[in-house]
Amino acid sequence: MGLLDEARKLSVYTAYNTNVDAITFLKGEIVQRLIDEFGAEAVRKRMDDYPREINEPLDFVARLVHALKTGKPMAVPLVNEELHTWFDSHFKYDVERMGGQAGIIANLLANLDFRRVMVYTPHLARKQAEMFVDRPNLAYPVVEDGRLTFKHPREAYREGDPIKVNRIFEFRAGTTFRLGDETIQVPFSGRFIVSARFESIRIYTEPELKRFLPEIGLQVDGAILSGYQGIKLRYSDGKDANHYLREAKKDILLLKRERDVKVHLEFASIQNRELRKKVIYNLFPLVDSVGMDEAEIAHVLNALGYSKLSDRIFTYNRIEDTVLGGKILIDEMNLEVLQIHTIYYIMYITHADNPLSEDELRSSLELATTLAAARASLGEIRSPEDFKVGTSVPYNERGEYVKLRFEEAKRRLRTREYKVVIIPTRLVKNPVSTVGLGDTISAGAFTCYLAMLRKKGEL
Ligand SMILES: Nc1ncnc2c1ncn2[C@@H]1O[C@H](COP(=O)(O)OP(=O)(O)O)[C@@H](O)[C@H]1O
Ligand SMILES: O=P(O)(O)OC[C@H]1O[C@](O)(CO)[C@@H](O)[C@@H]1O
Ligand SMILES: [Mg+2]
Repeated sequence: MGLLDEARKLSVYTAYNTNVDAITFLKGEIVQRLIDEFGAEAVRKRMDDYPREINEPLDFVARLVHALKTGKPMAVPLVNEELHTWFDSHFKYDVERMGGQAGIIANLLANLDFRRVMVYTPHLARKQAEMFVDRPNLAYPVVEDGRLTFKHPREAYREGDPIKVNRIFEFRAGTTFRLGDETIQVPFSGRFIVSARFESIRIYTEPELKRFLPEIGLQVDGAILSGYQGIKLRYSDGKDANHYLREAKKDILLLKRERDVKVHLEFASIQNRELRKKVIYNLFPLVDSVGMDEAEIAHVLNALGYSKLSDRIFTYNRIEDTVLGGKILIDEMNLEVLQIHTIYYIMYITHADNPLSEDELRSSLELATTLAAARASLGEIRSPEDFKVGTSVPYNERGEYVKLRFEEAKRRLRTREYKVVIIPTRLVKNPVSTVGLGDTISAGAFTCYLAMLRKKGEL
């Protein structure tokens, strides 16, 4: 509890993405019905085509079945707005909740009683605003009469702002269905995200607010930014990804202008390789810390040209490969810290001159997985006390194996120029849901990292 108490003294800014997550819990029969509707052959053929966007229902079914077969956390953009009707006719969504890294992290940190949580999202419809928790430490920046003020997000909504609904399909290990003559059993629990990507949703800071970013930077101890995966290569009004990424770079520099506030970027799946490359090359060099999952590090390495290593990580998720990939990424992008969360383990890698010791880095990961375990058990973390629930969740059954493999990897790879720590995850057998657990891990790890830096006078 000690470390969390330290972290709670911090103030954090988070932007940009929020949405409504409409969650469906998949059962074998639901998947079977979908496959039968389109025919196993057609689904298989489309799986081979591997569509990177969802334009029609079969694209969705193919990518969903692929995700279920591998058990990997994946997200695919939905670009055809009309498909919402098809989704509505095929699935009942009984759970609707806050989605998007910025929204999830804001609610989490506010509920954990952080000193101050400032959240900014460019689209704040009333329904979206009401998904923020009712906490006095949660604030949304508003410019009034040329001055920066703060309101609770519920008081800051704008009538007429667009609302973004993502469809989340939660799947569980063991779920079984047939694809023609093949029986598929889902190997790991996780989520498949259908991310709405429409023209009206843009990732940016409104011009009036932008000039106050240095002031916001002065008021916080750290910033957690995400949502860049929502940028589109081109828009019908002539704007493009280069435009939005240039603005995104300015935002980071403005936040850091008056004080070198530490910035964490939470990475998320970007199907389009060109866009993925742009986000990596434009933004990674400007931030201090990056977090991502195993599918994402594989995709990032692929975009950087390491396709064999990428394939190995995606297929086998071996520790040695992840450490190697982490070394490459932290060197090429000159990151201060890189955090990778996977189903069985979480890793932190820094350069050897990082002010924190390996034990300290490890303790921030311990806290992170405990927070995630608490959220997986409860569905939501509503107060600092909920953290305790996570402490009674055991480490996953491969915990000892993870440690062994990590020691082996350290012996084989040159790691002297780095600090590398790995911990096994605390894995909840029957999670209420899994979407957002990675965001929980990253928010926990990064804020503890900041808290320890601060204690050492390094912040
Ligand atoms: N049942 C579970 N109990 C505890 N932690 C889990 C469970 N399932 C997944 N996790 C953790 O959550 C992480 C998911 O992160 P990620 O794929 O980034 O999800 P999201 O982007 O939806 O937050 C996994 O890497 C794992 O560490
Ligand atoms: O890429 P998008 O559409 O912003 O969505 C991000 C998705 O990732 C999550 O934030 C989980 O990490 C979901 O809540 C959300 O649906
Ligand atoms: Mg994630």
